[in-house]
Amino acid sequence: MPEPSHEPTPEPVPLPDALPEMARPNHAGPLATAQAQLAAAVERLGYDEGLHTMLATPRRELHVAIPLRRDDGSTQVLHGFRVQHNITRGPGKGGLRYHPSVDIDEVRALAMWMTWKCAVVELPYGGAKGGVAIEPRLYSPGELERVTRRYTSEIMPMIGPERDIMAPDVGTDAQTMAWVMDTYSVNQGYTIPAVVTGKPLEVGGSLGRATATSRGVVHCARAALAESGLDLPDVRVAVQGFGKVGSHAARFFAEGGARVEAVSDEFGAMHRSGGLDLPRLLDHVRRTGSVVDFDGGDPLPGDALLTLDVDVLVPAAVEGVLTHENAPEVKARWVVEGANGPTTPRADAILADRGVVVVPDILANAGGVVVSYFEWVQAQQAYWWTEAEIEAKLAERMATAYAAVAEMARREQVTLRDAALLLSVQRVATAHRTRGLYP
Ligand SMILES: NC(=O)c1ccc[n+]([C@@H]2O[C@H](COP(=O)([O-])OP(=O)(O)OC[C@H]3O[C@@H](n4cnc5c(N)ncnc54)[C@H](O)[C@@H]3O)[C@@H](O)[C@H]2O)c1
Repeated sequence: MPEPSHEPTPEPVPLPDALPEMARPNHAGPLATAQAQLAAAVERLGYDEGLHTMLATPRRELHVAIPLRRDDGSTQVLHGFRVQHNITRGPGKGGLRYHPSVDIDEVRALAMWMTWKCAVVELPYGGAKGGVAIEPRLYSPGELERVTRRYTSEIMPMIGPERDIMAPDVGTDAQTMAWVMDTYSVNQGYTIPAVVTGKPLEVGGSLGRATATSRGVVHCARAALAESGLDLPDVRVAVQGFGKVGSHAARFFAEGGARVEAVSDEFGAMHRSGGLDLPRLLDHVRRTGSVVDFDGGDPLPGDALLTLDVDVLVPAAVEGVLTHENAPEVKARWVVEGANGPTTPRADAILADRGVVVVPDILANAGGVVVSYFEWVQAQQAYWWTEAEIEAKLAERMATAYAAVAEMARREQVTLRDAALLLSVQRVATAHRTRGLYP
């Protein structure tokens, strides 16, 4: 995965003097971006320094050492983190990331973004995130199971279906969640599926979870297009990233009648005017592991996909791909962020100036956490819904959230990103004020 590109916001609002050490970014990176975004929202909302500091400071965090017995008999000590940024609206909710770049600042930023994401789609959750600094591809399944179980056991006091609920993220998957669920359950003495979401169906996962983020992306694209009187059959689409989010999103766009003219993965990109044949492409990727060498299109060089002449661009790969360097060349009129943080703050300002509508990550890719919430509700009730019920409820949630954000954008004359942040910060601040301060 390439190093994410983080640039300073165009005119950062100063952080409060009273901000404690645990909320101060140690380096330029995601936490600096997250704090700058919050500061700008707080300034617009006119909140005082005390409330700003509360919103900016993680509620709880844990740094744990994870001694691992390697398959060769040696011992290695890994480092893991769990941060609950905010638990005012409900239990913490957020993924578990296994990646070498994981550090406490990254986890703090991702936890804060989860707070805003859950608030924007009105889930009864706060925001949390976990991570282990590890390159999972260099470890055997047995080693990854031992890391996961020891990490879970170390952070056990913090998690639980009413406290903090984990989900897969970069480098983890449904199997990882099954290990977390099992470790937690064995220690409590009974089976507790609701401690994690994104788990396999056979241990209490939800139908529709695997495709939920992609469906949410397409619902948001549809809602954005509808504001200009357009629908999917009117547009050409390019999707960067052909993994869990991008591949299903491309399929749903095509099924809805859009022409998906380009897709890419880390190995290359394929293009076809008039639209790629998605079922054949998906079959090719299943067989070969990549979109490269697909015989139904032509290869595209480098990052040309991002500046292709299409109507809708869906970055669904990694952070920081739309920068001040390529933003002036983007030809799409809509950017729908499947990935987290694909647009740098400077690129965002350029796209806004050029009239490109950016549907921000905390709204556009929230479908995953919405169906995670449905999974948690089903597990708590021990009663599982049909796929059709889940899809209908997801569509309704996404439409409501999009409408609320668009309304805020119109009222405040700001971008959808600023509006999504204003709306979610306001919801969390209102919850703080309504609950009051104990003691
Ligand atoms: N999976 C979810 O439910 C979910 C939910 C919300 C947000 N996200 C975000 O969506 C993004 C993608 O997640 P995912 O779960 O699909 O991951 P994934 O690992 O399944 O897929 C990532 C894809 O991006 C490709 N890729 C990597 N670097 C690339 C590059 N430089 N250019 C083009 N393609 C590249 C990979 O080859 C792969 O096809 C991440 O930012 C993630 O945080 C995922």
